[in-house]
Amino acid sequence: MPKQRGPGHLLRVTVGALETGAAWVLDLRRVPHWLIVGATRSGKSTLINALVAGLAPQPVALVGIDCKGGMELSLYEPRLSALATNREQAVRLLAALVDLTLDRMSVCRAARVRNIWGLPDKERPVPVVVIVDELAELFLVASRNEKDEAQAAGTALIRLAQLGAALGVFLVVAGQRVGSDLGPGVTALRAQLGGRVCHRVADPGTAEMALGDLNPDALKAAQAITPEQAGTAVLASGDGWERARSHLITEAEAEAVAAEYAHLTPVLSELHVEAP
Ligand SMILES: Nc1ncnc2c1ncn2[C@@H]1O[C@H](COP(=O)(O)OP(=O)(O)OP(=O)(O)O)[C@@H](O)[C@H]1O
Repeated sequence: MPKQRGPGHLLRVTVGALETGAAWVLDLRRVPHWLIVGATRSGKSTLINALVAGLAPQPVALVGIDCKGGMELSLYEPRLSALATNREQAVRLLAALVDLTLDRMSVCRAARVRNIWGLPDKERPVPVVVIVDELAELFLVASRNEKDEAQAAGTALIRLAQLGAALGVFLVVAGQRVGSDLGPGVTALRAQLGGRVCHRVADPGTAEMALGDLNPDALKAAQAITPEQAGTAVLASGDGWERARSHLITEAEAEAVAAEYAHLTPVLSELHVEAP
């Protein structure tokens, strides 16, 4: 894996190769928020592994929201500044992230700058990358109480996406099935996640959600990805679309990198929400 050090590379990770052979660089400063979709065994976790492995050596905070009991993201726990493993924790963590973002807004306003990059180096708060694995676990509801939680989570995510880019809070939201059945909040959130990565998906609704609003050709290309092409994805943003394949970074490799850089984990005490 190429090394990515130095300030010029902050929040940029080479996660794979484009079909053209060029590097596939995920640059959060250019496109701050991402929606990553893919059926089971399509390569979603591998892409998140590549992203975490590339961000772990950088001076950034990583925050995990994994309501499948932490099955996916707890691997990286030593390098995470916070991890929520159920919906109740997720709602509180997201609320804390919104508060952190609003605090940063006050700091920027007081300093009369438009974003955290305008602050002097010593005063600039650490960038926070929030990784949400399995959006459906956050949004699917069975009871009234869950409905309130899902709504709160959705509202907080949209708020973070709206405010976060300028204030150094970035969202990477992954899901297997991201369809309109998850509720109206999903379409509103999708609109805020400008970067899209669509692996092979099991249902047309998910590809449509990821790419349908951007480009019909991208949608067709994503629907043509076969199960043998794990790791292959169509990526799209306002700039256009391309086919790419992630580097194969195993869970074990990503876990090892997270442990190696555990000492770089920023302490964000405001995100230490009580476990229920
Ligand atoms: N970029 C890649 N290059 C080569 N093989 C890959 C790549 N990405 C994934 N694979 C293969 O596909 C398998 C499944 O990938 P991965 O675990 O990332 O899928 P997933 O979409 O996260 O599935 P799940 O939702 O079940 O966790 C990997 O174990 C690996 O063998």
